[in-house]
Amino acid sequence: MKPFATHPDAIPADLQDVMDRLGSVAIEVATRIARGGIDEDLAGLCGTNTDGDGQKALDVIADDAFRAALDGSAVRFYASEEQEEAVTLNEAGTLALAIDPLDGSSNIDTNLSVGTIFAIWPAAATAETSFLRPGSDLIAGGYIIYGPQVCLMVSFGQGTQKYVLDPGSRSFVLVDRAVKVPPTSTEFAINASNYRHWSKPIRAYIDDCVAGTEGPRGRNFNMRWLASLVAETHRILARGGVFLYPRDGRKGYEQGRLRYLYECAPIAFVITQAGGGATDGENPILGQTPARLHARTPFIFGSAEKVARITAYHDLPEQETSALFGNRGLFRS
Ligand SMILES: O=P(O)(O)OC[C@H]1O[C@](O)(COP(=O)(O)O)[C@@H](O)[C@@H]1O
Ligand SMILES: [Mg+2]
Ligand SMILES: [Mg+2]
Repeated sequence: MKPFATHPDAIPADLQDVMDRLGSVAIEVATRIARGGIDEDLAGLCGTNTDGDGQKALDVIADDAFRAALDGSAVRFYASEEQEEAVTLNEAGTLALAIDPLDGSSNIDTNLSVGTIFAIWPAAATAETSFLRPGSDLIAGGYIIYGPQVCLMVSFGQGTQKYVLDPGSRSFVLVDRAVKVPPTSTEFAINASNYRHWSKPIRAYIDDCVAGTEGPRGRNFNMRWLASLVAETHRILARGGVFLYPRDGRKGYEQGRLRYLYECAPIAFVITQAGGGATDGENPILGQTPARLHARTPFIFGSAEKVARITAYHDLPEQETSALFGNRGLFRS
């Protein structure tokens, strides 16, 4: 059975085989997640990855499965969150694929949505020159969300497509060829437990949201935090809003938490192709070039108007971001 129902022209011909391989593994991973706890413990700790993050069994299972399935495909270089170095899969391949095999792994044991994020560039002469380049060179970026519904969201540079897994036929069905991020919303997502570590512009923006009708924004907002980037992205594609994982004052968080190659670049690609915005707070994510495979970047994305507003907070003079919200007049709306 093909993992994608037939939809002429939706997937570029030169990427069809790789997408089929990714889709097939995603269906297997989804099945395994659904059976978690019956004959295996998917949340069990089983090691540490290059960044010192604890690896769960499912992190390793997913990485092994995607890597094995892409062996012998057009993927020349494979870079994974779970591997220190990029792996050469096929010397004759024309593509470079970066992957977060299992995103949101702190949620595995809670039965909340987790996912897989992938990014595809044309392969260059070496793994380094293939991956250490701007996100704007991507030819495909997307994610699979393993939730109550399994969905695959992908852009090949001409809009963002949405596929839903039909559990009956075990194939992804295209339900929207041009997903759009709603232009605005009253929801923001940030891990507010880090408030004391944030920079002044981020504190000022969140202070003004939290102040609601009594603050300069003059309206109430709602907060969400799922600790699963794919699930936050999926909500924003459905309902709008903004996600922030800024840099902060903790050791190791000088560039935030999220990794450029296999988290921020592909999510920024999907979001901007759906009409949203994606920055590091000041500059577009897709214009950046990572310095190393596992480089991190502050990441802010969502409804374009909100992302632009957060950038504007970074341009405020120091006395404005230090002011109590009641005195911050510039952003009355
Ligand atoms: O626990 P924190 O600091 O709120 O971080 C949550 C973030 O970490 C992540 O789980 C990192 O991804 P991994 O699970 O792939 O390491 C994101 O999905 C999520 O946005
Ligand atoms: Mg991740
Ligand atoms: Mg991961």
